Amino acid sequence: MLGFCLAEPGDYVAREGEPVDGLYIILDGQAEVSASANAEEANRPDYVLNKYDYFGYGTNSSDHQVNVVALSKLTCFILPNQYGYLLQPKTIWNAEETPEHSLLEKILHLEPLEVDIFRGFTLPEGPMFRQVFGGQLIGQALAAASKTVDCLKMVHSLHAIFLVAGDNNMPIIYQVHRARDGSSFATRKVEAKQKGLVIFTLIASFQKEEVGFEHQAAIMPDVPPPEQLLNLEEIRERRLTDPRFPTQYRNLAAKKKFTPWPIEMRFCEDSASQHKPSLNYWFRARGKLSDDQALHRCVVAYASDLLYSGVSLNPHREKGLKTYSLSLDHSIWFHKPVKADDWLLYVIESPSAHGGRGFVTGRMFNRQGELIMSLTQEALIRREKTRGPNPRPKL
Ligand SMILES: CCCCC/C=C\C/C=C\C/C=C\C/C=C\CCCC(=O)SCCNC(=O)CCNC(=O)[C@H](O)C(C)(C)COP(=O)(O)OP(=O)(O)OC[C@H]1O[C@@H](n2cnc3c(N)ncnc32)[C@H](O)[C@@H]1OP(=O)(O)O
Repeated sequence: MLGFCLAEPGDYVAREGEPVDGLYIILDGQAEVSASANAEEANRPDYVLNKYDYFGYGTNSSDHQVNVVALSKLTCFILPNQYGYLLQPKTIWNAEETPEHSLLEKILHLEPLEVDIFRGFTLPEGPMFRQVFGGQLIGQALAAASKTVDCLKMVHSLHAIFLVAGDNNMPIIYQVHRARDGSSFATRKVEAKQKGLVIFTLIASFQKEEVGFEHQAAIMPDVPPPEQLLNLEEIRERRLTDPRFPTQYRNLAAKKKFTPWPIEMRFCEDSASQHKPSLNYWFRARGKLSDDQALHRCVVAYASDLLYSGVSLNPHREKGLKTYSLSLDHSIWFHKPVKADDWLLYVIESPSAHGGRGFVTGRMFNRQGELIMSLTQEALIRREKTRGPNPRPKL
């Protein structure tokens, strides 16, 4: 049976250690989540739940991990555990194993561990670099933040800093701090941790839909449509068979393990323009994405770090150059709703490289020429250091 819970100020609505009997949604009033008394939890701040916040069902634990105490007269709607399946719609982050579903939903899937704490993984099927891919940290952290925000509010900006290179072989814990819940805006801070160390932080701001002033000064460059262009895999295939490349290079490239990225990209310029500090390409998610704007924003956030800061290295590319490059920070402004499984044009420019840092700006347009997002990033860009034990090349 569905039910309601009415509580007076000071009443316990949930007690730590008691079984979770359902999902509680606050319809009226305020409640406080109080930190448990045990040592490990003692440093967690208390926080306040407001109208439409919820607790209970949905965490991995069958017992409440915290106390929830009414701060005012409180009315909660209770959805008992047996109706929990109603909360598992064919939507964001349910990682359904259906073949037509995009791998990206699986990559962005997070396990809820506790209130506002989630666990994410680096999947072997996804793109792998020597450290956890920056876009994965941004996408998963944004997914964690989005799960704690009233679903009427959508992310409109995020700012991320990469502190420490993440380990691909270890889960990542995302802890969300509810910085503010206003009536129009909400702010979340997310810390991503491995081995107890903060490796990444994100601040994201969410806003309820609003009607206001409108203009767009940015004009989409005149580029060929994606249907006329080659994707990354086709470019690679061509390079493997192009007789203009040395046989040794082609054999080496063919032996390299190659996993197609979950993002399809089509480049608007040919390799002759690779020295320009700019790049235009179309991209879209591979496979079907659930119809959930929050998911689509996480997917483009993920994709936005794949081929981005490398553009600041373009003017410096030369034969034999080995580079060491890492995203340092990343900001995104979402201007309009985005459809990540439809083509978006990523227009990237690098106005400056200086002091070991490359700066890039990005704009994303939909096929109708609407400016959907603006982005900036700074990355560490260095020549790769020769490692001690590695023999230096003999001339
Ligand atoms: C036609 C058009 C075609 C277009 C192109 C087509 C195809 C392209 C195909 C493929 C492209 C492929 C890949 C691109 C895709 C994706 C890019 C993804 C980007 C990322 O996903 S990026 C991950 C996120 N971002 C982070 O994860 C940063 C976390 N943050 C930190 O990591 C620290 O915050 C740091 C390091 C910034 C400051 O830390 P710090 O203050 O301690 O800095 P420090 O300088 O001391 O370096 C410390 C240690 O870094 C190593 N190190 C430094 N410099 C080095 C060098 N030059 N060579 C070798 N190793 C070096 C050494 O290990 C050194 O340690 P040691 O000195 O002891 O050796």
